[in-house]
Amino acid sequence: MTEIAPAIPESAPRPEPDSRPRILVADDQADVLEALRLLLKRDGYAVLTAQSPAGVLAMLEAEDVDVLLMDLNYARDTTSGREGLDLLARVRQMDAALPVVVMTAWGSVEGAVEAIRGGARDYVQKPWDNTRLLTLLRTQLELRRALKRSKRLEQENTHLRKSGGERPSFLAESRAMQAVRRLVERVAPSGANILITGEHGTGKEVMARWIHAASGRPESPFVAVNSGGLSEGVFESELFGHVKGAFTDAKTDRIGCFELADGGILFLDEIGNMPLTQQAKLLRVLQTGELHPVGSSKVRRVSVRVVAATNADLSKAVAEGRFREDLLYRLNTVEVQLPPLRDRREDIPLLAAHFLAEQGRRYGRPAMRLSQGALEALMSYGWPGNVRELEHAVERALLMASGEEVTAEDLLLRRASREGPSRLEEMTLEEVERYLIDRALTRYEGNVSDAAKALGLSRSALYRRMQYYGIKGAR
Ligand SMILES: Nc1ncnc2c1ncn2[C@@H]1O[C@H](COP(=O)(O)OP(=O)(O)OP(=O)(O)O)[C@@H](O)[C@H]1O
Repeated sequence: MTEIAPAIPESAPRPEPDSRPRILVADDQADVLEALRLLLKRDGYAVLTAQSPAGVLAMLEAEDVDVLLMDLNYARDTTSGREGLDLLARVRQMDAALPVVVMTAWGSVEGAVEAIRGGARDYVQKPWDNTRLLTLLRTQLELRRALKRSKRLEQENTHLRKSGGERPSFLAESRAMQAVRRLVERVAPSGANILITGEHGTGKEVMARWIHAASGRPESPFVAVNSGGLSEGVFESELFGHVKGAFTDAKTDRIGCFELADGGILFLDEIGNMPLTQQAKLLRVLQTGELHPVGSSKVRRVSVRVVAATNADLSKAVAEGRFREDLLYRLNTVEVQLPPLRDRREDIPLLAAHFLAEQGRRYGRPAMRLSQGALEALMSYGWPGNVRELEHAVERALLMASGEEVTAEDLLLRRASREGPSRLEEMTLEEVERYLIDRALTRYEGNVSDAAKALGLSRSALYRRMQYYGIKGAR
């Protein structure tokens, strides 16, 4: 049994965004700002500055900030700290999770106490002690990172659960797959964007996960999203995230798939079904590496490798004005074509044995084997649903088989074959429905909108049924 072994990593040169922690320092005195700027820059911070409360708010609107160090007094010769406390309240309204450290005039402990009550995390008195200031800022940053990390993990977990999570093995022995295998071994470590094409169920997602494993950064994120199945309303929030309050249901901040995949691979499945308006938004992010979460004007920078998949002919879609040519060129730096299963029949015994062993373990029947007749039936069948159909056929056969041997009859292949309509009366209602959906998707090259129209269904109703039958896509 041949399993493609992940290639030796070369390098993955992609521009890394500035990863220094970003601190905003606010004080109305230019010399104080300058002294802090030098100190903090030397300690590894990217330093932003503001000289007034309005300047602080504008900066927070526009920039991503990890920690705010702010003075409490902004009008010369006052030490009440009133403007500072008001500013603190505004900042908390904008971003309650932002750590704020306040600077107070020497001896004004009441101001510091009030600021802590108002939500500041810590305080320093002027003139400050450099070591103490740097230590307490570092503590705040670490806390902030830990909180962010746990939130991110929470969302990653939900995402991985949604998209399968585990990395399946990629079995390939046939001659047709040898060329694919050589190409993928060469390009996986390069960091180049890859477009995987192939009919439904040929293994595009497994291939994408395999590329990730062979990329040289297997511990980096792999985030899968059905990019062709997102409605206009959720597209931006799913890919770019949103901030609390951006729309009625946005109860908390949400990190988008691009940010979740930062430093790793974003797998955009069903890319051929993406509407033109969404293609334009996606292209902009791929060109600039910058995005805005919905409801925020702050720019976030990401470094993401995109692996996209489609069963449609994208050149044809470009010619017909349904797909942007500039986006296609961004995505298909390398194109990997997965042949349909009928063109690589040598892989069938290998795949069938693998699925039988896997399902056997799952159903507590580990000793199951295929009869010679079953193998012949598998080899002569057309496999319009490709490897996924083979997987389902083996699972069903295992459940049908009475002994330890799966027979040709257990496979029920003729009933679900391409000559379907003449055998309609032998099929169950569900088999007919599945068959018609497969046919429509094949006929319209995976275009869900067209297939739905032909079947007399809404797009979302078709997605629901695809999900039910394990025809990949629906979310
Ligand atoms: N070479 C392979 N080795 C092992 N399992 C495979 C292989 N190819 C496909 N599979 C299995 O077949 C099923 C379908 O594969 P996958 O979801 O990757 O196909 P796809 O081309 O992405 O489908 P779709 O076009 O519907 O999105 C999965 O359960 C996968 O694990």
